[in-house]
Amino acid sequence: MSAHMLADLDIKTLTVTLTVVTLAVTLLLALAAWQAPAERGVRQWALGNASLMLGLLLNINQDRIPHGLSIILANGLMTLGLGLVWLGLRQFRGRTQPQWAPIAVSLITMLLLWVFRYQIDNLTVRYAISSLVLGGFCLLCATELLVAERPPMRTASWFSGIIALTYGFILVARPAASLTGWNGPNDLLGGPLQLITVLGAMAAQIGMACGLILMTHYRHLDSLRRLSELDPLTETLNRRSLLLQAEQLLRRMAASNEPLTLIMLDADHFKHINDEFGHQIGDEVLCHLVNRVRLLLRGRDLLGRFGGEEFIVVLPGLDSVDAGQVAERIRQSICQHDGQSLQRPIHLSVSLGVACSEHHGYDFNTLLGAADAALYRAKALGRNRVELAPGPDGAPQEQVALRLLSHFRHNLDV
Ligand SMILES: Nc1nc2c(ncn2[C@@H]2O[C@H](COP(=O)(O)OP(=O)(O)OP(=O)(O)O)[C@@H](O)[C@H]2O)c(=O)[nH]1
Repeated sequence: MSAHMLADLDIKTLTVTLTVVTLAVTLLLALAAWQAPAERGVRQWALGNASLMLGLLLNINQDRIPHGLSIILANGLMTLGLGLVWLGLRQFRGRTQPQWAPIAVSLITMLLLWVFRYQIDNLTVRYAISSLVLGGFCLLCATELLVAERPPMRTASWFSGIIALTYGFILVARPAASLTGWNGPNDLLGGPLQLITVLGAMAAQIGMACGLILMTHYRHLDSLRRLSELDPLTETLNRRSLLLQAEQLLRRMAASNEPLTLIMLDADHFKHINDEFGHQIGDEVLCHLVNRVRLLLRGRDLLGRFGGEEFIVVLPGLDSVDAGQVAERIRQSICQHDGQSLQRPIHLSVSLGVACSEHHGYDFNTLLGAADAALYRAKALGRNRVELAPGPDGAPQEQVALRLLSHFRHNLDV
């Protein structure tokens, strides 16, 4: 946009357009809040924009209504509006919300504006106060948005964050720019600075609202993904997504000719735990078990709930010897930490069956069958032990060693 075109734009019309844009954004956010009442933060965003819009409406009527309303109350409402947007962002992230902060800042702003209108009438100071307070809230919003996130949430959050940062910077720099004479001979409420502020506010309103709506959209997508992929109690993969992800992994490992091991893990005498302590404690024990297993896994390993108290671990890149050691570590870790994170200590042990691609190939069901047979043997041999599924040529050396080791540990632990 050339300087001539900028000069042709009329501030009043632009401010009315900005008010209409803010009304549209308010309705959009109110609709989003109404449709997803459980979504954190969206209600504050809608309320914040409503407050901003009221402030703008009062502000554009400076020659028709008293300054107490068109300057003081108007700026108070705009400050409260941006403060509510900031609170909404904090709520969206599940952070504490100092509810009093926007109200307090808004009241202090109104008090200062009252002093510099009715006690000492000074437009420059009023201009600086409102610019710094509104700019400050924009920058606070930017700090809530420009945070580490996983894509695609990061795209939406950073998009809004960059807009909030840019507009916050424009507002904060506004008083300094006007003092250095950058605004030309115009008074503070005219000239290119004011045009940039109003045009910037319009772009910021539209951009921020799109970003915020995208953020709620990605949050919904993520909850849907979690609902469809994870077991609701333990938050491990459910059976369907475990199968899908394991098959992908198996294909990759087969293509690169790397080993992969599947471990089937089952809690011992879990029925006793339920019978003795109740189903709710039984649930806690299952979560405790999963937490202990998770501590021993790497980022690309898979952990899924196969059913009831039975879990599956998939370890890409590990052969039977290494995976046998991981299984043994899992067994020890669960056996040695009798529910320290539980309300009362409950002795828990697990049995594990291990099947590796080097003996059973890269078919998920074949590996599963072999691990299941090994688990069955571990149960039959006294529980709280690791059993390695033998290869086609019978029991390999390492299985004998593992069995002896597991026997030894079993005698010590149980
Ligand atoms: N609390 C709780 N219990 C569950 C859940 N899913 C399955 N169970 C219980 O787990 C128990 C499994 O019992 P069994 O199959 O007899 O196995 P076990 O008692 O662990 O005996 P072994 O496996 O032979 O050592 C049953 O009592 C199920 O009700 C769950 O999500 N929460």
